[in-house]
Amino acid sequence: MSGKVAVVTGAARGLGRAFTEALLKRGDKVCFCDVDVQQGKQTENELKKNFGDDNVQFLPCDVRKDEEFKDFFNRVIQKYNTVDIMVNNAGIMNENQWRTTIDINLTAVIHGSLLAMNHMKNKSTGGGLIVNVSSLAGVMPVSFCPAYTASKHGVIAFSRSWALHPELKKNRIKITCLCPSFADTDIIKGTDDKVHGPKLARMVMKQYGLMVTDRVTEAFLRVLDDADNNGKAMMVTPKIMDYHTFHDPKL
Ligand SMILES: NC(=O)C1=CN([C@@H]2O[C@H](COP(=O)(O)OP(=O)(O)OC[C@H]3O[C@@H](n4cnc5c(N)ncnc54)[C@H](O)[C@@H]3O)[C@@H](O)[C@H]2O)C=CC1
Ligand SMILES: CCCCCC(=O)CC\C=C/C=C/C=C/[C@@H](O)[C@@H](O)CCCC(=O)O
Repeated sequence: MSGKVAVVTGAARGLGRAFTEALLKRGDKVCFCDVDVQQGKQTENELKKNFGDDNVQFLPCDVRKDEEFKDFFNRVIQKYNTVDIMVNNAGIMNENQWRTTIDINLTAVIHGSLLAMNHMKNKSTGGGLIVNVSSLAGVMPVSFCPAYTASKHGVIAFSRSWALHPELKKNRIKITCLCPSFADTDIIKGTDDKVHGPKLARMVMKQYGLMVTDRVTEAFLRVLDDADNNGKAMMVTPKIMDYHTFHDPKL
């Protein structure tokens, strides 16, 4: 039994919900948020039935809204006294709404990470883990969704940079990324109007194949259990489950 307190953003459905269930199965307590209040409440009811009323809590929050996000995070601390694991998962893919894509996929991930770091460095027990959900699109170019791809590269750059920082090391805070290829959730549905080149997108998705969410959860748990995960980016595809090798210039 793990017994940690975790926060997961955008967990009313999809990968966020799958990560929440995996954490609950390990014996963690989870507070999750989503902008979709109806789906969030329904998921909360289902999870409470399976894992107990006190172990899981849904709170509505749009991570784009700074005050709402701050308030959500503070309410988690009020309820559970601490946060040990922060999973910045909420994300969208819509090239027609590229500013919103950057706001949710990158700016809010930065905000969520900073909220978690500030709390984790001040708490008496010290330490914590931040898991930022990037994508395979965070380590390679994807021509049909450049803004989405930029947001996911940004998540990795931000996380790897903080991971090097002595202040995080001193406070035993680790920051790591998860980089899935296509998984069977709503984000990959109805994408024709949201990408540059729907035919190409469909072709690439077919070529890569679709993962079930369980496979992504397996990679998520592997990262959680790995003491040496700081500053790393775990790729998960139908064929690969391994850390990406970065070729940083040696000056
Ligand atoms: N499914 C896939 O193929 C892949 C997904 N990812 C990433 O995984 C993460 C989760 O996506 P999925 O579960 O696949 O998609 P999804 O669309 O099923 O779930 C995303 C969730 O985020 C919530 N959300 C969206 N905007 C929000 C906001 N402003 N504030 C709070 N919640 C918000 C949605 O309501 C939804 O519940 C995203 O960051 C996505 O980019 C990465 C690689 C592959
Ligand atoms: C519709 C995207 C929804 C978001 C889901 C993801 O984050 C998954 C992205 C994962 C992998 C994408 C890989 C794309 C690879 C291609 O760019 C590459 O195979 C080259 C194809 C040729 C071309 O783009 O010109």
